[in-house]
Amino acid sequence: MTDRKYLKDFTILGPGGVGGVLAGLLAREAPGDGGDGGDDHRVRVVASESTAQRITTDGLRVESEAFGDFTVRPDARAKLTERTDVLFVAVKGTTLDAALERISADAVEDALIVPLLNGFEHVETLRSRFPRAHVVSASILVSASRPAAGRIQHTGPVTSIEMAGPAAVADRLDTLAATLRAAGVGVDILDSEDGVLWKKYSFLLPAALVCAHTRLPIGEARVTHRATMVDILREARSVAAVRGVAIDPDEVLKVADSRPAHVKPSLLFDLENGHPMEVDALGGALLRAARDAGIDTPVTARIVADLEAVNNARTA
Ligand SMILES: NC(=O)C1=CN([C@@H]2O[C@H](COP(=O)(O)OP(=O)(O)OC[C@H]3O[C@@H](n4cnc5c(N)ncnc54)[C@H](OP(=O)(O)O)[C@@H]3O)[C@@H](O)[C@H]2O)C=CC1
Ligand SMILES: CC(C)(CO)C(=O)C(=O)O
Repeated sequence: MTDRKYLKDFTILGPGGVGGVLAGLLAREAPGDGGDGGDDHRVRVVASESTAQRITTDGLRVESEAFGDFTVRPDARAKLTERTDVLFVAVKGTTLDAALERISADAVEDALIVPLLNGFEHVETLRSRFPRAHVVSASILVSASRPAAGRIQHTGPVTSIEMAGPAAVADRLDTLAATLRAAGVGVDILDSEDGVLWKKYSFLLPAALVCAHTRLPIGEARVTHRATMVDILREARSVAAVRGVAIDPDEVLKVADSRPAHVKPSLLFDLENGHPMEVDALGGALLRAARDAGIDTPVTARIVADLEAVNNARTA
């Protein structure tokens, strides 16, 4: 088996808001803007045919308040068939299954897979699909969007990742963290995989559902619809408890209160821009886990139904 302790080859599936910032920062540190490897690391993106073509022709442009504006030229392609050391998965939950068709199981044999999606069900999806890879749990705090293929806007000062994985890949996670930090990304490695996922999810679920439902940014939603956010948070806490994850609502509300007032969760951003919303990966996932545990989640269920109706009306 290849020694992947020294990680050299990075692939980002989905160079959109999140994946584009990450690919841009990593490629900026690589020789030839990510294209040629050498003694250092190599960065490639896997995207739809048209996006891969666009990035090949024009490069990947990142416009960032924190890192400045820059263009990199990572290898861009529509399929991954050669082996990689790390695969970041940065597509939306709505397109995960289709996007994974682009990744050959042999290419990620013994690789680290780091999914950056919001939600939690995708970790199991990836583990069943790629049993010979090491899928870790991760979450990213960033605010980014993709106004056009290959053009990424990054707002605000923060880009940080929390990760946790099995002991067998602890060294590799440390090596990955060092590479990411060198590229400008904050990294914390935590002890618990569920802890990483639910720390982000317990904040994001109430914030995203309430902001999208009311069409308000977080600053207004957390004041005018605080009771609904707290109801959803309590429902999420009950489900998390069954999985052995403790959520402290006061701590989560502190996180929600600390986010800049203008922040719009990507669910609201997608609603406003006519894109499919990740309602199922966020709210639907809680309803499924609650049903399995025999827990009532009426407030989440009502808001998920309303938002799914919007999603369905768009695709009808
Ligand atoms: N945006 C944010 O600030 C944050 C988002 N997140 C989470 O990160 C995840 C990604 O979100 P975000 O970056 O906003 O999403 P975007 O829509 O900006 O980017 C998704 C990318 O996936 C690509 N894609 C879609 N379908 C396929 C496919 N079939 N094959 C290959 N590539 C595909 C898109 O390609 P194309 O360019 O061709 O359309 C796009 O580049 C979500 O789960 C989100 O909740 C987490 C924290 C913050
Ligand atoms: C709220 C935000 C922007 C924080 O990173 C986020 O994670 C999302 O909307 O997906």
